Amino acid sequence: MILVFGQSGQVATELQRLQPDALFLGRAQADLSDPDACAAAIRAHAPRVVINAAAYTAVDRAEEEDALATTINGDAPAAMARACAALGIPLVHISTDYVFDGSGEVPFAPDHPTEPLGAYGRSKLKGEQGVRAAGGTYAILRTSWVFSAHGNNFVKTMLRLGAERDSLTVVADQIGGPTPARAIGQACLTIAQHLQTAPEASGTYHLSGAPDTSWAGFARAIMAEAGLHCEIADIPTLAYPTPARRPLNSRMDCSSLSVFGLDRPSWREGLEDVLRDLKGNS
Ligand SMILES: NC(=O)C1=CN([C@@H]2O[C@H](COP(=O)(O)OP(=O)(O)OC[C@H]3O[C@@H](n4cnc5c(N)ncnc54)[C@H](OP(=O)(O)O)[C@@H]3O)[C@@H](O)[C@H]2O)C=CC1
Ligand SMILES: Cc1cn([C@H]2C[C@H](O)[C@@H](COP(=O)(O)OP(=O)(O)O[C@H]3O[C@@H](C)C(=O)[C@@H](O)[C@H]3O)O2)c(=O)[nH]c1=O
Ligand SMILES: [Mg+2]
Repeated sequence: MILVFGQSGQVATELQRLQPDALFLGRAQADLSDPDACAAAIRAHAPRVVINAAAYTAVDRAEEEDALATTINGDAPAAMARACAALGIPLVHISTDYVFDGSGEVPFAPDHPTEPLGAYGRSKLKGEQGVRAAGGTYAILRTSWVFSAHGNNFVKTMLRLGAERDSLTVVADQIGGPTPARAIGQACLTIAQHLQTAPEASGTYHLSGAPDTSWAGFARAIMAEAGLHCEIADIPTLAYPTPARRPLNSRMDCSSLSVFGLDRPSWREGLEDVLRDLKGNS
């Protein structure tokens, strides 16, 4: 049995579509603000593999809730990893481009030094360190700019604003890869399968949608694909002040994913799928 932490999130929802017979623990079954309870849940269910798709993802709010974000994103994954190591089962854990400082224009390799700019990135980095330190079989899968038909994400924000407004200003100097949640779910399952027979593949991997673009470029593609007539004007990050600093360079080198036979997904195809999903539901 596959045990998944997360139920209502973007990646967890896609995992439920892909693998309905997995066991999904929502907040009511396992609250990540109680790391010991997460470890106990793993011991109680004795799965063959664990995927952690739950996290504190409110980037700006994390600046004010640093301690809670650190428990959920840092301490809970560490406790999960120790429980998995003790049982000899693999853990697939999802992390983020926000562990990097965003300098330069070269895609970050998985072993590039980390230096988060904000509380969310620091909390996720602590989780990565805890997972590695547990000494078990694991994959840390860093992804970026996740979107889907469910939950809160940039695509849904743009569709809402695009229907209300004739024009929007969007930052054009943050560059990265928008990633369909479904592709992340698929990758988690492939990696989980692989680690059960090849624990030597343990390590840190990158998965982001291709090609790299800016948030403004992504916004224009969303408007065009949805048939919304909303002009997108490029602005610099400086003109869009937020509580948390965000990396300018979120490009990630995903080449080592080939170990699992995986490649960067197309965000355009993912966007078409999501718009189709949303239409079907309305
Ligand atoms: N969203 C993004 O753009 C990116 C996300 N990531 C990472 O990808 C992973 C999946 O993210 P995504 O699917 O977008 O997340 P979402 O923001 O869509 O969902 C987060 C999930 O975590 C759950 N959760 C939050 N706090 C707790 C808690 N205390 N106890 C139990 N569950 C909790 C939420 O449950 P509830 O609904 O009950 O609040 C929700 O199901 C995370 O590790 C995230 O850090 C990486 C890069 C980009
Ligand atoms: C709504 C809006 C946003 N923006 C900017 C703000 C920000 O720089 C960018 C994206 O906005 P978001 O609020 O979606 O960004 P954010 O919540 O920071 O997204 C991040 O979430 C976490 C969980 C991650 O791990 C990251 O990979 C990344 O996806 O767009 C505009 O410029 N104009 C707008 O009208
Ligand atoms: Mg957000």
